[in-house]
Amino acid sequence: MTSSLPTRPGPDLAHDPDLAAVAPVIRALRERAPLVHCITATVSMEIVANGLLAAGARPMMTETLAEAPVVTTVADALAVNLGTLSTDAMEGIPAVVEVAVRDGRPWVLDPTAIGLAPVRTPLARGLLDSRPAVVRGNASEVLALVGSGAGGRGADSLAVPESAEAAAREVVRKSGGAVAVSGETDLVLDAGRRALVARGTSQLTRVTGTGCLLGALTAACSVVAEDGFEAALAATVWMNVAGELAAERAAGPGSFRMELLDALDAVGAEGS
Ligand SMILES: Nc1ncnc2c1ncn2[C@@H]1O[C@H](COP(=O)(O)OP(=O)(O)O)[C@@H](O)[C@H]1O
Ligand SMILES: Cc1ncsc1CCOP(=O)(O)O
Repeated sequence: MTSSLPTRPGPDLAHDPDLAAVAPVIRALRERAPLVHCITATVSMEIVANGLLAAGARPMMTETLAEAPVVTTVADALAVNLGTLSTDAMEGIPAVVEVAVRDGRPWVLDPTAIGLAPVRTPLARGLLDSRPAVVRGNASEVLALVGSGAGGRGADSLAVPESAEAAAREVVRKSGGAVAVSGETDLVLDAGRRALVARGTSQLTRVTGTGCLLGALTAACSVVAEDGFEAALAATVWMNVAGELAAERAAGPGSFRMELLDALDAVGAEGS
């Protein structure tokens, strides 16, 4: 993909220790530009698509039951977000996931706003059997996934990642993959590893869809990372460092949203 716009300088991959640890994944993603099929909330489609493009991946969205499984056959990874859950998506998601599993493509589950919602909650729990490479959610969502608590306040968490570690471990046991619990300090773990990422900015919670974008970026990273844990850690660090840079440059939530896209591009960009 070519761009005539200059990249504004951002943090160097070598000089920030958190970025340095995930630099190979960031570089490999930009080299590969993976195509990510995203089934995501209508409210977040735009930021997810533009965020993936800014990072160096390529997005593809579908909503239609009859088309979604076909699109998955040509994608490098699948991101499933239950955010606004259309009737088509409700029926189509299991079929789309089945195609990803059949074709050996990594897929990421983002169980947005599960808890009380009567369709998405059992759907998300059932999808753990299809072995997502990563489950990414906020703490309330991860707790609800294993039946602890009634979820958050809409799409927002009422809990902190630290309180969801036991639940995350249970999800790891059920899914066989990694789990990334987002919040002020993100928790990423799988059966053998655990990382805390105390980066980012609360401004990320003032713009809708940043969690959805993190899930989609995790799916993109999972194409080039060794495994789900590496992918989740790389995406989490990338997103949070970009958030910090955007917060330095923004005047409020509107410009933060715009700066976040520039910052996803700027993090570790060639020559920065
Ligand atoms: N208080 C905070 N301080 C720093 N970063 C945060 C904070 N809250 C959320 N984030 C970051 O914002 C992004 C979205 O996370 P979150 O808001 O928890 O997701 P969701 O939108 O699914 O609830 C993540 O990268 C997370 O690390
Ligand atoms: C507002 C809203 N309602 C249903 S999904 C959604 C977006 C949630 O996005 P995020 O949790 O990533 O901010």
